[in-house]
Amino acid sequence: MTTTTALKAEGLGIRYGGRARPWALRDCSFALPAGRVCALVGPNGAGKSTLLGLAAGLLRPTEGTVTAPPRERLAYVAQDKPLYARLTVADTLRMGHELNPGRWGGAAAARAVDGALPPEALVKDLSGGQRTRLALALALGKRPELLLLDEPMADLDPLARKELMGLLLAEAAEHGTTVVLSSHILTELEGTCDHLLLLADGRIRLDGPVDDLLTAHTLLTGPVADLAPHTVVESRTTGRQLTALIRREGPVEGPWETTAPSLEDLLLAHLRTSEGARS
Ligand SMILES: Nc1ncnc2c1ncn2[C@@H]1O[C@H](COP(=O)(O)OP(=O)(O)OP(=O)(O)O)[C@@H](O)[C@H]1O
Repeated sequence: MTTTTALKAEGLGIRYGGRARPWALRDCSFALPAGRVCALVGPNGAGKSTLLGLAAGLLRPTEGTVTAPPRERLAYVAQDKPLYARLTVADTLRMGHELNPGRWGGAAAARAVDGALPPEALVKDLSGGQRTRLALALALGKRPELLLLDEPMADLDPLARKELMGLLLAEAAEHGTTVVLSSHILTELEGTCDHLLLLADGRIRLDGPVDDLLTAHTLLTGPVADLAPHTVVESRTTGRQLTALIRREGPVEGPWETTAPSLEDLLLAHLRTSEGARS
């Protein structure tokens, strides 16, 4: 792995429970440059949690390899947020400090919980969203090189989401942390993530810097016609009118009105296409 690659997969695949089972992830190859904030997107069951579990070293691949920083330089916030139920908030952070001597980012961890969680509250008495906040505080306090977050914002209220996302991005920018963040909330990824991995049916459908992917695609409307040599990601026709998202091969020449897609346009079109391919 070069110094500028934070996470790399080569021909990565896994089937849970042996040969008779279907592939949960297959033929997955990518190299995520260090310092990126990467959105991991895909329909339910696409393989996002599986990929994060493999990257965190919690799952063993059936084929291929995944290269990530060692466990002490990586933090993983899983969907179920495992924490010690009988510890208080303050004890949990103290434990984080003790487990990460010389590296603990106490200020960031404190910022995630201060004013929101009483230090003496027991973990078992916290709500789902409060537990998420504490798990994020622990992950930020660890000052990891690679931060893997599995739908971290799903059970947070909108204000907490905004606040913690802001804190996360500020910390990542300050320390050059690479973040991989799975999410179904597409609007939230716009302006947050600079890299994209889209999975469908256990395979990578899109991979690259968000700006490059957006630049490579065009939304067009106009008369129905053959769009070759461009690749049509998704198209709809209403009467004689065509609306399509294309991946361009050279300039778009024709009577169409073209606009740049938003990240949400791009993701929705690719998600609908992979959904269609499945049914
Ligand atoms: N522990 C497991 N045992 C067997 N199969 C599993 C296990 N975990 C996941 N799978 C299967 O692997 C595939 C990928 O699941 P995964 O949880 O990685 O998807 P996901 O993209 O994270 O989905 P979601 O958006 O619903 O969280 C699915 O077909 C799922 O049924």
